[in-house]
Parts: sequence; C-alpha cells; structure tokens
Amino acid sequence: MNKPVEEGVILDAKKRYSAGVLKYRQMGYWDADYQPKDTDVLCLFRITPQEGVDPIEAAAAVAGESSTATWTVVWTDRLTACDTYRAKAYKVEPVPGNPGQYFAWVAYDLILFEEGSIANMTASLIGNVFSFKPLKACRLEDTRIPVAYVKTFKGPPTGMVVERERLDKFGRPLLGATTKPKLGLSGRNYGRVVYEGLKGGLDFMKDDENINSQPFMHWRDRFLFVMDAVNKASAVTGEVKGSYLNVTAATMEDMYERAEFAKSLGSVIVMVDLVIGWTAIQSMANWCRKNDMIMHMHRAGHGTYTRQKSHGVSFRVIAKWLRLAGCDHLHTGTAVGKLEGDPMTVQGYYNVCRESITRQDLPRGLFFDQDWADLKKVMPVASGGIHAGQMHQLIDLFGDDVVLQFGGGTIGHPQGIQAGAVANRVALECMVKARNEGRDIKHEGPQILQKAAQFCSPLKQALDTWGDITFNYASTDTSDYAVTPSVGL
Ligand SMILES: O=C(O)[C@H](O)COP(=O)(O)O
Ligand SMILES: [Mg+2]
Repeated sequence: MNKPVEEGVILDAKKRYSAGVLKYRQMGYWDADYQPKDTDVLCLFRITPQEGVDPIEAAAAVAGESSTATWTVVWTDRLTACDTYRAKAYKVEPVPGNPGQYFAWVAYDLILFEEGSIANMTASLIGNVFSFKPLKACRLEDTRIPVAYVKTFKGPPTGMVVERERLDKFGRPLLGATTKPKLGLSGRNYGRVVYEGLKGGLDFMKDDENINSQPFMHWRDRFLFVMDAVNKASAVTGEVKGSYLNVTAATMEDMYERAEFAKSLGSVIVMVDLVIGWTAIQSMANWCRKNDMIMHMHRAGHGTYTRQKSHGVSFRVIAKWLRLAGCDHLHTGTAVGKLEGDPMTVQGYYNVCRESITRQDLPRGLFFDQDWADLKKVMPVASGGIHAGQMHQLIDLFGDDVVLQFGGGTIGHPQGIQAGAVANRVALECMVKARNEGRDIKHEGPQILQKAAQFCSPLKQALDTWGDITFNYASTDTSDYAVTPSVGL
C-alpha cells in the first residue's frame, strides 16, 4: 500500500473514486460505529499484522478482501450498492497474553451469500484473505450465522433424536469401534472383526478414514462382508446394529454408487471424510436425506488447518459449517485420547453440535450466541486413542449424547475383539448406572471400574493392559480466556 493520506473513510466521491490506491479503512471497510444487524454474518478473526502494519488497517483489509475489495480503487463499485456490500470491520482488540495478535470482528451483509451454500460462504470468508501479505497469520476463530441464513440450509439428514429412535437406544452414550488395522485386511477378515465387535456389545463398527477400495479389498467385498456381519450380530443380540460404510471416493458418481449399494444391503448408515469437500458433503447429505440414512462424518484432514492458534480455521467454525451442510455424526475430539484437544475447547465443539442455541462461552472458545433455528442436532463422536479405563472421564466430559469409539481399545484386547467390546460395554453401563445413582464419577470412576472388573474378566484385562495409558501433552488450541471477562466481548 504505497501512499495513502487520510486515516478515516473518504466520503468525497471524487477523491474516493479517483484512480489509485487507498487504505482499506479509507475505502470504508472499517466502521467503529457499525452496529451489526441480526441478519449479518459475523466473523471473529485472530490477525497477526506484519511489523509496522496498523491493526485497524489490517482488520479493514480482512473485511475488504473477504468481501468486495481489491488492492486498488475500482470505479465499478459505483455500479453497485457498495456501501451495503462492503464488509465492515467494527472492533479490534489485542488478544490477551499474545503480543502482536489482535481479534478483529467483521460483519457481512446477508446479500453477499448464496442461500444454502457452504462453498459460496467460505469462498468469501476464507477465500484469498489468509494469504494476504500485510498479515503474518490469520485465523477464523468463530462465526455467527444469522437465523435468516441458517434457515436456507437443510442441516443433518437424520439428527440425534431420530437416530436414537431408529436405533432404539436411549439414556447412554452409543458405543463403537474403528476396524483395525486401518489398511490391509481382506473382506472376509474385515467382516469377522465387525461381527465380533458388534456381538460383544458395540452399537456400531466403523470403517477407517482411509479405507476406500484398495487392491487388498474392493469396496463391494467390504460392504458385503460387513453387512453379513451386521445382520448376524443383530440377529444374535436382538439389537439394532450398524457399521459406517465409508463411501468416500474419487467422484460423486462413485460415491452415489457405493451409497446405493450400502442401502440395498440394508445399512442404516454411510460415512464420508471431510476431505471430499463442501459441495460433495452437501450432495451426500441430500442423498442421505432422501434415503433415510445416517451420515457419519470423519474430520480427516482438519488438523492441517485447525490446530495452530495463530493461523487457519478453528474447528468450532468447521463444526458450525458441517451442522449447516448436514452430517449426523461428527468426530469432535476426545480430550483424553491420542489426538489434540483441550477439554474446554472440545466441549465447545460438542455444544455447537448438540445445543438448540449455543451461547457465548469464552472459556470454551465460543465468542457469539448462535441460534440454530431448530436445525437438527449432530451426534458428536469421540474417537482416537481412548480405552475403557477413561470411561468416567469421557462420560463426565461429554454426557450421554456422544458415540464413544474405541478402535485399538477394542481390537487390541488381549482376549480378542469380542472381549474388548464386552469390556467397553460393561465399563459404559456401570459408569452410567453409578452416575444415575448420584455418584461422583469424575473422582470415584477408577474404583467403580475396578469393582465392576471383579465380575468381568474382559474389563479386568482391559484395565490391566491400558489402565495407566494417558496422553498428557500440552494442547495447542486453548482458549485465551480462563473465565468469562466482566467486559462483554
Ligand atoms: O478414525 C478414528 O476414529 C481412529 O482411527 C480411531 O482409532 P483408535 O481408537 O484406535 O485410536
Ligand atoms: Mg482413523
């Protein structure tokens, strides 16, 4: 930006539209007096301006580049209702305890977005702006989608309430496991793992994120053997069972073909990975809606842009977009397992999935009230390095509306897969019972598990094998507010 002269917005049209380069704040992308409208999309960016770049100008640049602006004045603005169409940065504050970083609030008029399109909304909000040179780094921390825009999305195809009704399972977390090893099993052996897990007491088994149709197991083989296992396990146990069949593939045509086959075999659920992209996700959600299928979403790939606090997109934003786009299950973290996840931050993601209105909750990373306008609820999935010995922590952190998924923590059991499943089901049921009786499971959990293990050798073996396993590493994605500050943000 070479020369600008005035700091404030330039109102004189002659000056404003003479050819050349102006500061973004001079062009009108900063308005400290702006009162966001109920119909505006709001975003909170964490920006790290380059040395010497004024934070307000940096915030204005974010508003500009993520809405209507480019680097130079264009007279064609005057052919539009540009005063309305410009996004407005309206507040900038230093991030507590992080010198050089600023929170910048930006409001976008609803007219800037196509109804029901995550692709369109994200092309603005995270389009060019994250590579913008005056910023060292930029992170979309949170967003508020106005009810008017929420109502243009169809949301989860099935939703948490209907899922429980279809499964006929209430009052406890659902229990699952990811089939392991991740890659390499033949269809027949894969089906054996699924049968044993389900018969042992799990509600669901699950394909891993990277199992599609590799040379060792064609997708049709997998689907056939898995559904044979599901049907046999349902018959033996008298419970509704399922196994998420991953239909992720190279093209939409392939995904539809796989989903149709899953349906024809009687599956209640299909699965996709986040890496298929927003448009594909919305298309698969439409397919699931039409075909009464639960849609499981594995957040494969998200850590490449959600984990670092200074740059990328927070997972709470991804979770909001996914609830709008429409998935029924979403991997949202475990806090205690092998993957990144500060407990409070992870609880924030769960609230985004499960609440009718998500309220501002700064210690959990939520900056805005979000009214979901009765959009269905997403069932969060806790998966990644968890085991029976953590059951009390998981239930204490996440409550009942969650799928607890133990892959290695089922398949790796020394007495075999079925024993692994029994251990998890017994641990789950004894903990829910203890909680319902009013016990303090957070503190008494280990004794409650040991007591149950006296009558359940699979649980005893699980605790002996994994009871001491913890993943105690510092979290990278934590809130900047230990408690809610007294001044409203
Ligand atoms: O995709 C997943 O959720 C993980 O592969 C879970 O596996 P784990 O329980 O063995 O960590
Ligand atoms: Mg996995």
